[in-house]
Amino acid sequence: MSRRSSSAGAGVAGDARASSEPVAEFRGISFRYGDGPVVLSDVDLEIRPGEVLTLLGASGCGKSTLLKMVAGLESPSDGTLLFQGEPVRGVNTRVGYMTQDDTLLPWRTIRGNLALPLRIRGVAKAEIPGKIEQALALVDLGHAAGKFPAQLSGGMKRRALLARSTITEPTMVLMDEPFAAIDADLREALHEEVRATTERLDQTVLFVTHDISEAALLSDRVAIVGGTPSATVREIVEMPFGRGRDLVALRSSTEFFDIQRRLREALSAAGGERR
Ligand SMILES: Nc1ncnc2c1ncn2[C@@H]1O[C@H](COP(=O)(O)OP(=O)(O)OP(=O)(O)O)[C@@H](O)[C@H]1O
Repeated sequence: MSRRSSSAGAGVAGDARASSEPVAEFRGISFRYGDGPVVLSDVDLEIRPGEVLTLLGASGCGKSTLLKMVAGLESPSDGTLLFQGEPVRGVNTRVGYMTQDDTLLPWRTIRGNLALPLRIRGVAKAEIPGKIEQALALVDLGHAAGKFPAQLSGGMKRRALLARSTITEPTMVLMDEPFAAIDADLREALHEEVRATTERLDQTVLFVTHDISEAALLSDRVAIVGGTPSATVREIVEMPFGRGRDLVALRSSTEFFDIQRRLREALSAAGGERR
């Protein structure tokens, strides 16, 4: 699969690696929706530059809520959430967001869809075509620039969404179960795409899933979220696979089997479904 050279992402890589300060930091965070029950309590977590950190936990434990706080769409009820050392106030424009929903605008071509976030951020008109070309090349979609979303397969749409969430070179990409609605074969291919793309860009990623194998394959570290009556980060497990990992070989390796068992045990110790 053709990809752009790693030097093309050097600006991001430089930013991400220049500092070892956490990109985001949850300090003693608690959260409840309105007058509802406390969903999350005493969450302490750092997301380091250039890492893929996955929140792994049972359905309803509060993973998406943690992402929404980083995006500035929800505010902590208690505690402090820092992004690049500053408290998050209002919508965080330094993040890209990718969910399982198809949020491509159907009346715009893929090129038009990718231009939108650049225009919103005031990128000079002359720079936009080059940035789009680069972002599409990275996910091997250069040939689809002029197509409309309806003309793309499910996997191509996912890749277009991946390109859109990284095109503005956000400080962090938030991915909320981006492949949950995708069939297994395609999901495997997209895992490779995500890992390769984020490594090339040295992109910091906060990923959410309840799929143990997905967490093991994609992550540098996995934060186990769970507990009752309110959830917290119970444990952080380092993935031993490093950069440039071969996901195909990994899937059939003993190490992969072992780390999945480790995650399963950690998840089970954190408690099962909350609802
Ligand atoms: N807007 C809302 N108002 C009230 N309660 C909410 C709201 N959004 C989520 N909740 C509740 O907060 C809790 C945490 O939800 P959240 O979506 O963060 O969990 P999750 O771990 O991401 O779940 P899933 O894996 O099923 O997506 C759940 O009990 C959910 O029902």
